[in-house]
Amino acid sequence: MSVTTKLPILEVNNLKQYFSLKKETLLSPKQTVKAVDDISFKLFPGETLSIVGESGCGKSTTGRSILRLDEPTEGEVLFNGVNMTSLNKKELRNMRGDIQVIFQDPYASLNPRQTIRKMLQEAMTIQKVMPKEQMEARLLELMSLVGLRPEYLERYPHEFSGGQRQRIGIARALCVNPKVIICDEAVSALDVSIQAQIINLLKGMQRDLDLTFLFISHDLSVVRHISDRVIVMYLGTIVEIADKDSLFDSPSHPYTKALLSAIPSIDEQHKKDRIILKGDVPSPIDPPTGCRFHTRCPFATDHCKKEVPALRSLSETHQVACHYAESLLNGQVV
Ligand SMILES: Nc1ncnc2c1ncn2[C@@H]1O[C@H](COP(=O)(O)OP(=O)(O)OP(=O)(O)O)[C@@H](O)[C@H]1O
Repeated sequence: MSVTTKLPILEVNNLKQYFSLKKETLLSPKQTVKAVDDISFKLFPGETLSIVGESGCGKSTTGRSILRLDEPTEGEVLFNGVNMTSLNKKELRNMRGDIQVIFQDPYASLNPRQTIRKMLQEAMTIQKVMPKEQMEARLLELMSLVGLRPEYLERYPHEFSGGQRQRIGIARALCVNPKVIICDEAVSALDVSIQAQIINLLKGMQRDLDLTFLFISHDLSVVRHISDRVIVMYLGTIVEIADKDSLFDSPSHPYTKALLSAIPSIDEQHKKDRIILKGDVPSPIDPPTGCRFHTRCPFATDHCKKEVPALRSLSETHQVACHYAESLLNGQVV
């Protein structure tokens, strides 16, 4: 799919999400977690854009900030050109119908005391999706869309398996006719075979209902399967954005290369090629200066310690934020 000819459905500009940990006193300075620190990207209609990166790099916070479940510290999120960050509560509630979220643990987000019917009816009523008389037909349609039997409408969440609960989570997201779905580790808790079923369900829905996905996952095998484009995050920043094939076939950022080399493989050569990064991910409370990855990067120079690398285009569909990658492109030594 060519994404460059379309206008974005969602645009994230210079988004920051800082969490204050404690009040400042004379003895203890205020601590701030820079969970997401100045990220920008575009999501185009009909695509699946994934966000990958190790635990704690800011993937979920990005999703939550887009939805304003956590109020962004700075930056803007445009949905079809409308700035969501400046909407009042009512306007935001109306727009939430357009952007839905599916979480990792569907059980935690389902009310254990509500039947599936009640839960879906309530969601449709809040968003004023349709008159009551039309709801019954829509409920049956939704159950069919997500591959569940109509009689399951009368059941409670605890009566379902993990995969079935995720189907219910998907039905709940779909019932308000969204345009964008943020899938936050939506298949991570499921067995591999059930994962495949849910991914196929999502792909089919995308095709049939013209949906756009922001797919948050730490699982690169799943991301490779489902994505059109991929964003790689490290310590609250974007280090690489590329179409799926470029990212997996010719990753440019040393961090992306290390991440990809860690995908389990039965290939002996691949096992030997594994790149082991030195040290741990630094704290987002006091992230490294310059390039945040420099403390673990095998190619880091003094320049990397001082200057934050900007995202530069390697091609129309591939951008990287790395002084070393840029120097290779320019045929220079940093
Ligand atoms: N409400 C909060 N208050 C303080 N710190 C937070 C809050 N939410 C997230 N963080 C911190 O922000 C950073 C990014 O967290 P986030 O959950 O977005 O990462 P992630 O990439 O989604 O990782 P995971 O897959 O483990 O959830 C982490 O250091 C996390 O501890």
